[in-house]
Amino acid sequence: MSPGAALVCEGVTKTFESVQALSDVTVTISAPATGLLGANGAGKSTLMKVALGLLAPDAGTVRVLGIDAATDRAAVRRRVGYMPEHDCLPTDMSAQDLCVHIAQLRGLSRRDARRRASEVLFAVGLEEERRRSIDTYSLGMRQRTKLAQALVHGPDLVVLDEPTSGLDPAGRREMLAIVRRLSRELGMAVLVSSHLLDDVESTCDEVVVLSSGRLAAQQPVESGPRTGPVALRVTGDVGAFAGALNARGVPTWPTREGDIGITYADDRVLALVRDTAAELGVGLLRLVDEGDQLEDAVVAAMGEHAPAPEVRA
Ligand SMILES: Nc1ncnc2c1ncn2[C@@H]1O[C@H](COP(=O)(O)OP(=O)(O)OP(=O)(O)O)[C@@H](O)[C@H]1O
Repeated sequence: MSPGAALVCEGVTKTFESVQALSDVTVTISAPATGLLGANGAGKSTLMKVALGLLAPDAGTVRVLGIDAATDRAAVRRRVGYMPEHDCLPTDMSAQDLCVHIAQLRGLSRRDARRRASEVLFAVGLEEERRRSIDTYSLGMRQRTKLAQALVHGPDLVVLDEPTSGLDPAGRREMLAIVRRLSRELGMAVLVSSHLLDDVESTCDEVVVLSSGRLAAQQPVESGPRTGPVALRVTGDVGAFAGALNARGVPTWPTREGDIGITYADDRVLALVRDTAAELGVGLLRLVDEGDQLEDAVVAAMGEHAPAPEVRA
């Protein structure tokens, strides 16, 4: 096994009745933060559940932090935190009580559990509301509660299944910022699934792409400076914004998707874009590197949004 690998899968196959959810997946995940990317039904949740020992594979082996997930689930629970995709929270408890309860289940004393619960709920931005019943929470607050319970016992690896699912743009940004901090500031290994490359690029060091249950690509996320053609998507008066950029010496052109194309030569251009947007009250929604090799590779690997293949008629 690779030293320090968060997850090592060899030949992992999982079939549900007539659907082959995972087909002979062999992959080693050892980056500080890894994004598991794939279309709906590509097998992301199934791979995570197999890694956590929640589902037994039909074939193949899985080691998570060096632990055999199939035979030592208690050790996996102690060292790994899991944020499931779907709502699974008890509605008649507060986030504080839930986190204390879960921390105790994972081996912490009551005193440590209460201290950790307060810390993680503060870290995810639920300090004020932590004593309220979960049934009064918004979707964003529920997502943050799910994240807090995954972190409360201080895991070495945290597995997050679609943490931005259903969130509005502000909630999504906040969630991504928290996810980024887990690996970059708190030193936890992170495995996060998404069907959005933007989410993975902004939080991860590596991307693993699943397509129809198969490993389709594994690529580093480059964080170096970008140059070349870039597409901007903005709110407000797009024409006035493009005109103002032109007047400041930044040539623009309309892209096929209706965005504003510019050439990004250096940070001066980005500063001009930012200042111009602020002056005109225009919101910057998206800045996409048009020559993005990662995006090209991921789009090619994801292929058609094909569902998992049927194995029986
Ligand atoms: N318990 C189950 N019973 C039957 N089929 C299942 C079960 N769990 C998953 N599947 C099927 O296995 C395939 C992979 O599902 P999985 O949930 O792993 O995909 P995913 O990439 O996480 O998708 P999504 O982004 O929609 O959550 C899908 O076709 C799904 O319908």
